[in-house]
Amino acid sequence: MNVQSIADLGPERRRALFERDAGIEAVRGDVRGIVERVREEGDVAVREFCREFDDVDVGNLEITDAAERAHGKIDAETREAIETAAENIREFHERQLPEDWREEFDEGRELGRRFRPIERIGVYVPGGAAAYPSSALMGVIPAKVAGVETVCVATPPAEEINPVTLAAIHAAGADEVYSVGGAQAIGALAYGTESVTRVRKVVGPGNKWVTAAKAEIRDDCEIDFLAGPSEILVIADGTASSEFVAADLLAQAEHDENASVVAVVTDEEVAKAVVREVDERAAERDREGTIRGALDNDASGVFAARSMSEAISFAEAYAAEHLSIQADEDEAILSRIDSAGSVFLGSHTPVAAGDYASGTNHVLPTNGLAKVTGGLSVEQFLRASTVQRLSPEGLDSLSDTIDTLARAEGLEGHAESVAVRVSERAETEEERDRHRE
Ligand SMILES: NC(=O)c1ccc[n+]([C@@H]2O[C@H](COP(=O)([O-])OP(=O)(O)OC[C@H]3O[C@@H](n4cnc5c(N)ncnc54)[C@H](O)[C@@H]3O)[C@@H](O)[C@H]2O)c1
Ligand SMILES: N[C@H](CO)Cc1c[nH]c[nH+]1
Ligand SMILES: [Zn+2]
Repeated sequence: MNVQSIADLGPERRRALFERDAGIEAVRGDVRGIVERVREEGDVAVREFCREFDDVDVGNLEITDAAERAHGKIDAETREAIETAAENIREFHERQLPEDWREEFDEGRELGRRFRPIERIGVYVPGGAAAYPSSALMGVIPAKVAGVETVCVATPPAEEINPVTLAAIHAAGADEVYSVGGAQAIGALAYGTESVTRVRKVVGPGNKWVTAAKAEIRDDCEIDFLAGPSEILVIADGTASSEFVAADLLAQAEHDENASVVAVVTDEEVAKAVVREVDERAAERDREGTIRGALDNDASGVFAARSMSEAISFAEAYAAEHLSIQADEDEAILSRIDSAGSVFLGSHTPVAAGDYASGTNHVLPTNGLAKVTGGLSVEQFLRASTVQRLSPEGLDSLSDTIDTLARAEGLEGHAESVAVRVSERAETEEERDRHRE
């Protein structure tokens, strides 16, 4: 890794950074085949892909009881850590619950919104290169806070599935748990199989195969958004600790060789120190291979910015999953950035805090999707209906507007559905007046 100047970036490198896809497009064709076979052949295909990609002969696909048993067996310290994280996540997500409301806007024109949970949700909990009990908490807890009746979790099979993942799935409140991972899991949740009842919406993060599968099913089954291989962008100035910046880059790099990690630094010496620190520390890590893969990725790098404005423009164009600001005036910098999945301010706020325990959701948009969406939230599990009631006076006051617009659209029936009410009311009033005379 070297420090590169933003000013020197050519068009190809810019494309790799700002139109990154984490290898997802390249696997779309294979994933389409997997999803189609699961849709057509159900459990038979699921079992075959579990053998092919996870090297496991899965017996019962449903493992709900095993998750409950695992929760009883893990050590007390781990159970307590799950509980602490779960409480913080629950508390933060309860704040997001919207209330139904109705209000009279003008006399006789009452409008409102009501929120109802989606009935059946599928949560993908990853678990290939690493174990992800934290993703179980992040996916299931907001669904339960929203009031979803049935939350089904799918997580990759293994000779022995990580007991902490199973325990977290249970602790979070999942109702059904299935031992299937990758694209085949997404297909099974979206279309159903003999063992898995289809869900209305699939949420959760995953690697390039999982993410490509979510893109594949989205015409037939709702999804949250594409939450693929992890990303971080750190904005740092001369006050930043190169050790902290490097530690945050390495943390996200260890997820996946397709992860993207970027630092944009306004101080040349700090930038060089970050590169040195990353190189040295990477060599000490168990997951060095994965980390090096992520660092060498064309969407990763340490970049020198000539000014904070240049760093900010870069961050806005990059629209990272995680944005860490380790600089003086961090609030002022943040006020100039709109596109980021989750923001971490100050040198004592590592991204790992949000990954596990501070309470915000770590299921976040990648590949620039922070331009159009935020992360997983309670609202993602709700549908909002609008409600209205007009009084006769309320309808009267709107009737000319509706009539004009309906006739402009050539939709006479719409106009008549108003006119019939207005004229009936006028007739009733005339009648009443005649009786009075
Ligand atoms: N964006 C987010 O919100 C977020 C949050 C947490 C984790 N993540 C990401 O989730 C991912 C987790 O990845 P993981 O691999 O550890 O677990 P995973 O569960 O996402 O993927 C494992 C599955 O990949 C499938 N697979 C493996 N090789 C395959 C192949 N050659 N062809 C087809 N399918 C294959 C297997 O079926 C396996 O079950 C990482 O990329 C991590 O960065 C993202
Ligand atoms: N950084 C991941 C989101 O990109 C979330 C995670 C889970 N465990 C550790 N980290
Ligand atoms: Zn992480």
